[in-house]
Amino acid sequence: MGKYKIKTLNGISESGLEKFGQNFEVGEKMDAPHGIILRSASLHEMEFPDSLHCIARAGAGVNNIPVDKCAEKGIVVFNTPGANANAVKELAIAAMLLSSRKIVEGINWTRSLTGDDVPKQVEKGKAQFVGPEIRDKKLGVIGLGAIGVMVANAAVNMEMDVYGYDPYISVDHAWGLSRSVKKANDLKKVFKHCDYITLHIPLTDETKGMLNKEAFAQMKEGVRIINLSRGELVNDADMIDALEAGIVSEYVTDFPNEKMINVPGVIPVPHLGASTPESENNCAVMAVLQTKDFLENGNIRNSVNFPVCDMGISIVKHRLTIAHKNIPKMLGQISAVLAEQGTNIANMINRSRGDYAYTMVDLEEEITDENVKRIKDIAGVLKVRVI
Ligand SMILES: NC(=O)C1=CN([C@@H]2O[C@H](COP(=O)(O)OP(=O)(O)OC[C@H]3O[C@@H](n4cnc5c(N)ncnc54)[C@H](O)[C@@H]3O)[C@@H](O)[C@H]2O)C=CC1
Ligand SMILES: O=C(O)CCC(=O)C(=O)O
Repeated sequence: MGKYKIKTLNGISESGLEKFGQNFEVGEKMDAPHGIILRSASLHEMEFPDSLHCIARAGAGVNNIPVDKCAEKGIVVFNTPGANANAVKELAIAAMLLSSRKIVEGINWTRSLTGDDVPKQVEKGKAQFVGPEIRDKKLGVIGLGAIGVMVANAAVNMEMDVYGYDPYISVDHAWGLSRSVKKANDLKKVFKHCDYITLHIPLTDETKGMLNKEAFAQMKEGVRIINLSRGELVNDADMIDALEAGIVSEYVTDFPNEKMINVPGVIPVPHLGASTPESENNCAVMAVLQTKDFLENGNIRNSVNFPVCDMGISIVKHRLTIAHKNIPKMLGQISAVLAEQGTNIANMINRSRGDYAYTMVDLEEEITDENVKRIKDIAGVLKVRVI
């Protein structure tokens, strides 16, 4: 029997799960789990048991997880930044080509042909499937994170004229961007000039419905739009109007719904962005290693609601980890409990991120249950673990 229980939702690659090792029990049906690993399943309606310490999204988007509610309960949420970026980049390039060259219509038409003279019919009928090249066309990349940077750079290599928009770009991602990518200071510039627009942003309150009536009204006639990010970034009703009016000529979406699948000009893809063995393995391995290190050593890497905090492998008698609110006097109150017990603190680290903070304390002696309870009872403490 493993010491820690992990509940899996969705298919998680075995090459990742096997890295948990003997200390862990892993399965779809798991009562009182210490960790959850998932892909796109929604956790918004789930009641979280007190046993739960962490949730790992084997992927990038965390809009299927109530991240703030988790933080309030001291549950650390991880994702796997960049682990599936190459898979999405490749699909984004394919999507641009699919939106241009009428490949799907051409294949469907070819499959409908019969008779000995198929080669002749092909040559005669192919004119209906002419579509433009992407070289020298203007591409707007909205969101220059792990995926957006790769798409922008690949498009530069395909000789497109690339505009990037990301008011929150990280220094690392800016370093990775080709110098040929032009900076768009506002969305208006992207909307006005671009022949292709591709979205690589998270779904947040700010980005929901970003492509709406007002945005379409500013776009170049015949623009092709690629959305491999999240369906709700685009207002469907306004997109249908824009397609009917010819403002948008093609819309490739990785998030089809009943309303959109048969609308002329919509190219629906069944959420295949990260569906490659390589990215499924990368995401699973990263999610598992982060979860394992957190449960066994208390270390936090790639969390979306708690700070990075790492004291390496735990080699002391006990390691105490405390998820708490980022408010004054927390460290003083925690150390006071330990001092009263006469416990020597071998090492201690505290990090904060927004409203939340995390403290790790290495102890050379046992800590009594009573003192653990006293720390749990400090106002602002969300979760305490003794490892
Ligand atoms: N179709 C699929 O299977 C997949 C979809 N995704 C989606 O793609 C999104 C992006 O993924 P990554 O590039 O890995 O994430 P990332 O976090 O590396 O990059 C997101 C970028 O968007 C920027 N951003 C945030 N708000 C913005 C705004 N209002 N305007 C412009 N830029 C803004 C951020 O500054 C950041 O640079 C994910 O959140 C997810 O929803 C990700 C992986 C697979
Ligand atoms: O796991 C998947 O197939 C979806 C990946 C995704 O949408 C993401 O990483 O945000």
